[in-house]
Amino acid sequence: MKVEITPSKCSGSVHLPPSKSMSHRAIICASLAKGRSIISNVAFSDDILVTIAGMQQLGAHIETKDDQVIIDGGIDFASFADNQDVFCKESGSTLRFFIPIFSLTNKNVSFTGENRLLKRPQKVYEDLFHEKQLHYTQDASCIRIQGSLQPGAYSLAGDVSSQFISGLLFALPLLKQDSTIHIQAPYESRSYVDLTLQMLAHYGIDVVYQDPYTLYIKGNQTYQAADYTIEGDYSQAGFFAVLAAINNDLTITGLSHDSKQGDKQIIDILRDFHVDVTPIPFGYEIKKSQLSPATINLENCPDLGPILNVLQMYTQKESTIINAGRLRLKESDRILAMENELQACSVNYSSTPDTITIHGNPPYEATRQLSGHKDHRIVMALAIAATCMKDKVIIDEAEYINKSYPTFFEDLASVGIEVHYVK
Ligand SMILES: O=C(O)C1=C[C@@H](OP(=O)(O)O)[C@@H](O)[C@H](O)C1
Ligand SMILES: C=C(OP(=O)(O)O)C(=O)O
Repeated sequence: MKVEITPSKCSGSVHLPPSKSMSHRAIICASLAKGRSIISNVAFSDDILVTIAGMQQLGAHIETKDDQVIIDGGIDFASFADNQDVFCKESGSTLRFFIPIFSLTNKNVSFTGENRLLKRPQKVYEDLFHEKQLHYTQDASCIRIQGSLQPGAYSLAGDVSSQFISGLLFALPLLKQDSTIHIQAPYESRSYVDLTLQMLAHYGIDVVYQDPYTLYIKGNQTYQAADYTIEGDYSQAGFFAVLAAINNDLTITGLSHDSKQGDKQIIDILRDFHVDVTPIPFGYEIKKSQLSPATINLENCPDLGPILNVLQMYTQKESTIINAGRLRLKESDRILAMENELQACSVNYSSTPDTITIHGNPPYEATRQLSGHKDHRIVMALAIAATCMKDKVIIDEAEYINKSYPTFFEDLASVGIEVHYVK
């Protein structure tokens, strides 16, 4: 699918979709809890659909009704049939959360996916499984495991993906004895581990930090069924917040001011760039502002990377993002993807393995067509950048928004941006 964006002014208000990260976690915890849990305010993006399907395959009874997921959970791991394939599409969270959980079946399980999923780093689990003498092999099309994780001391790298830590945290409380997870510094995306701890606590699971790099997980715990309403998604808020800052005033709603989402940092980053942001109940009013450059630390908010490049390019003078290296390990190499597309629009963009520097000098003359690099966050970031260019821009592979935000273009059109689907 191709989408054409005509430069146009936004106005009004947009209600953000529910958090994808919180939805994955709530669906998994409720599935592991015996009894009925109702998760409300869920959006059925591709990633969430594969997490639901996987937990059904594991034995949870799950139905969906409007924006609710009704889960009759409690898993009998022993009754899982041997030699099943679990399809994770392109969701890194699903794959990395599932591997430790499905290991508890003690059966041969294969995990498959699409596009770049199996090319993203999985070696942390491979090493860990081998260290514990469990079967783990990977080829181009699947990861195969066999053997249950055992309680004990785990130590893993903190700068590849926090999803490995979260995955272990879902499974280890179900083992007979206590465990610890030591995270080797630097510990990035810690904010996402905090989201996992928040959801585990809601479902009756106790995990504590022994020290800033060591998590202590009591064994023999049981997940308790509980209802949960998913709060709005600050990663997706980033796109509309930056749109407001560069294009025209907008109100964004559906967000919790008390959120633990790391991407809530978008609010502080905008203020660092001198954007006028006013909190209102469940949201913010954001005004188009004279932008001023600042340094951005992406350590706890990697998913904001591509849209922050758009903020940088519309800021006169130079700004730098640091701790950006993990952007290269996502659905695309997000630094390379943005570098290619923005340079094609004459943006002065340079990068190192771990940093991005942009010297903004708007307005920009876009090339006619930009590539979405099969990556939802690249498609959405380019669409926002295109709203303030001199000419119309076509973005290809736009259907990849379905990974996290299927209604993105409808929401963009609802605030006045001219969006056309091109055959
Ligand atoms: O746990 C999560 O929900 C996520 C963790 C982050 O990944 P890393 O920990 O690999 O940075 C983030 O990029 C991803 O979109 C969602
Ligand atoms: C990287 C992302 O998700 P995941 O790691 O779950 O594929 C994302 O949503 O940008």
